[in-house]
Amino acid sequence: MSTAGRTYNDAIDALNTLQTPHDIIEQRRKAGIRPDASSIKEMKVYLDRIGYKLSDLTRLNIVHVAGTKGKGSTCAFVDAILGEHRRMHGSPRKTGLFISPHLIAVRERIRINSEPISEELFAKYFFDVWDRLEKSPGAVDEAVPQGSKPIYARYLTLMSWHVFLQEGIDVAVYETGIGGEFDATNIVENPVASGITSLGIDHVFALGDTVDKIAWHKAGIMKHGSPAFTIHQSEDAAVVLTNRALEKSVDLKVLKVDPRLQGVRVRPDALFQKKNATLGIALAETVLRKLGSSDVDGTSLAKTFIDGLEGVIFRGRCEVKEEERVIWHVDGAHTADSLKVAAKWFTEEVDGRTGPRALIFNQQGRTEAVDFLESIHSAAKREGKPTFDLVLFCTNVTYIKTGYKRDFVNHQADAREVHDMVVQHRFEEKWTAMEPTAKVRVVPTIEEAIEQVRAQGSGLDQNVKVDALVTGSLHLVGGALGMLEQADAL
Ligand SMILES: Nc1ncnc2c1ncn2[C@@H]1O[C@H](COP(=O)(O)OP(=O)(O)OP(=O)(O)O)[C@@H](O)[C@H]1O
Ligand SMILES: [Mg+2]
Ligand SMILES: [Mg+2]
Repeated sequence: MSTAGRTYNDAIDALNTLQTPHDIIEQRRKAGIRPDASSIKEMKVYLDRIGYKLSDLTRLNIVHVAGTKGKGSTCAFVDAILGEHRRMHGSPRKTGLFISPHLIAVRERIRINSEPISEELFAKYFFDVWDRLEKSPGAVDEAVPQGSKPIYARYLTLMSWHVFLQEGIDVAVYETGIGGEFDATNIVENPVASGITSLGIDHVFALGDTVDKIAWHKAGIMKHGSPAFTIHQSEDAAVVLTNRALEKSVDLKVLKVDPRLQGVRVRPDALFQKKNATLGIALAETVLRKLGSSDVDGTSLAKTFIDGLEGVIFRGRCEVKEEERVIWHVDGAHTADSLKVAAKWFTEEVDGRTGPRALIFNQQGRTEAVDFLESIHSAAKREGKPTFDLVLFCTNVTYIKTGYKRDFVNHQADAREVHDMVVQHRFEEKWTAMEPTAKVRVVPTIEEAIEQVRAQGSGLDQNVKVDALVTGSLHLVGGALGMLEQADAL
């Protein structure tokens, strides 16, 4: 890999070489190779090779969040509260946020004071890490060959520590990638607090096919000596969390929806978001108490908290964008539970409106995704009318002419399947089986799907607009938002 150029685009090209190719993923799957403790060992070796000790991470005052759904949202709440506190009281001076996935640009995953780091800063730190790994003599370690690099998500995790330590971050909020126990973020030994969001079924191959197996992984982020928080979970998940907390002698608090949220305008106004906000409050309180803030008295919510919770902007989640002929409802839900939530949100938003409805859906990687359509269908169903007047299944390929935007190149998907739109035809079949008269189309790119919805709107009366729901994948949602806004990063 030539890294002669040192621009942001060069960094993204180099980063994309660290994606595990589709055929290797398949081989590993067939061989039953699942994440295990070796990833943690490997990350510790890499941290050492780029010049840091594990204890350096303690300086970052890390808030660590795992869960099946609501991780990013919970992290965003914590980050927003800390941001308000900084504006009002000057502390923490600088906050870091590490989240995944990205919507438009990879650099959205590493944020300072809530903003994605700049292309310049990303490129600089990306190649610092690259060079350090190449040049490090490294200890002779067969599992981690000299000069090697961690895979994509792990590389970004490693790089985030370098960024945050170099930039003098006071508090860093970390979202786990997959699971918890063996996730790259989990080398952190002394988080200020850990939070576990709603547990459900996802990443079945890596984590297991039942909620209790999944809970075991997520519980792996709880650390002895650090407080941990979660919200009300299903019985089987709760048992595992409680037992793991006991094993680790962790004081795990199970929170009811915070009564202080009464009157606080959390968006969307839905139970799941109040649970995320509840967790966000508890995590922010723990950090701010450690920093000696006077805004944490436990009785009422300080203005910094309310402003943070109300002002948080979390792109690609329950977003409404209105243009001349179309009202876009955009949500990156991609599990059965969260799609139910998203479809219900859409239905409530458009309640009483008479314009045509359109759905743009894709979910490339999850084999169970065909069944997700049932969640959407049952939540959005209408009496005497089609659920959606136009149903479009597209791939996550961004543009008609130029294909993927660089930040979306995906070697992990089966290129043949994408080309032949195999899953999209499966979705078409499923939707048609549920609703034989529906107008369903399969289109190769996000751009074409957007064009078709706009075309649907162009013939309408002045005061009528198409209500479109775009959902099923954050890649799809990111691509769509990027196109609707012509933005570089969100
Ligand atoms: N607590 C929750 N329970 C169920 N669904 C939720 C919850 N929080 C958020 N969602 C839904 O899931 C979508 C994604 O939320 P978010 O990005 O916060 O989750 P995440 O855990 O970071 O997901 P990912 O695994 O993609 O990183 C939201 O748009 C919303 O529809
Ligand atoms: Mg996930
Ligand atoms: Mg996320």
